[in-house]
Amino acid sequence: MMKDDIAKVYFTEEELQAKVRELGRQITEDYKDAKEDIYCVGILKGASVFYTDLVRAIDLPVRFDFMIASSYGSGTSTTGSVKILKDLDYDIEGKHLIVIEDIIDSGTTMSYLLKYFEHRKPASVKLCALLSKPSRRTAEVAIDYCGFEVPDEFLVGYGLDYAEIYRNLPYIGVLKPEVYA
Ligand SMILES: O=P(O)(O)OC[C@H]1O[C@H](OP(=O)(O)OP(=O)(O)O)[C@H](O)[C@@H]1O
Ligand code: HPA
Ligand SMILES: [Mg+2]
Repeated sequence: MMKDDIAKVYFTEEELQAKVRELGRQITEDYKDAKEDIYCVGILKGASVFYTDLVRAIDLPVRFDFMIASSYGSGTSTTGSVKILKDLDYDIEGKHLIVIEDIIDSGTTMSYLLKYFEHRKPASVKLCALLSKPSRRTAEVAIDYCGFEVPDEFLVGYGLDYAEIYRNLPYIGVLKPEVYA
């Protein structure tokens, strides 16, 4: 079973779902009087699981869009260069963007994407990240809605992968060392 590969559970399914509801409530409150369209932009693939839960906790007429960005290759450390493999479908000029990410680690991916979005002249951009690893930051990123701060450990589950697996775990944990061997 997949659980056999996990050394420690960091956040249970219940803890994650409670946090998602809290973030959804906060976003709903903050945008309830917005005049312009609201676009929820998910950064695939890591944000996929968090995204689909979070949008259902937002009680407003939001639109969906996705980007595919990748900086990690298949391992556990960033390559430092961000590739956009799929761009936004919509013109976001004059729209409110809520960028939804699973984790801000070194900040490489998001600092690049936030600059990219700003060039497209949205009405506003806010970032909602489930996890943040502040001790690893090399590029500064302001997180408007942050679920949890986490220490410098490689996490899997709830969208986060190791070599493309473990994304479908409903909780977040750390792998046993022998899994990397
Ligand atoms: O702050 P950083 O150091 O840039 O790391 C965070 C990014 O790395 C992971 O994505 P990855 O590039 O591995 O692709 P994935 O979302 O498909 O897993 C994660 O989903 C974030 O997007
Ligand atoms: O801790 C992590 N786990 C999985 N993917 C990641 N991408 C950046 N940090 C992480
Ligand atoms: Mg990602």
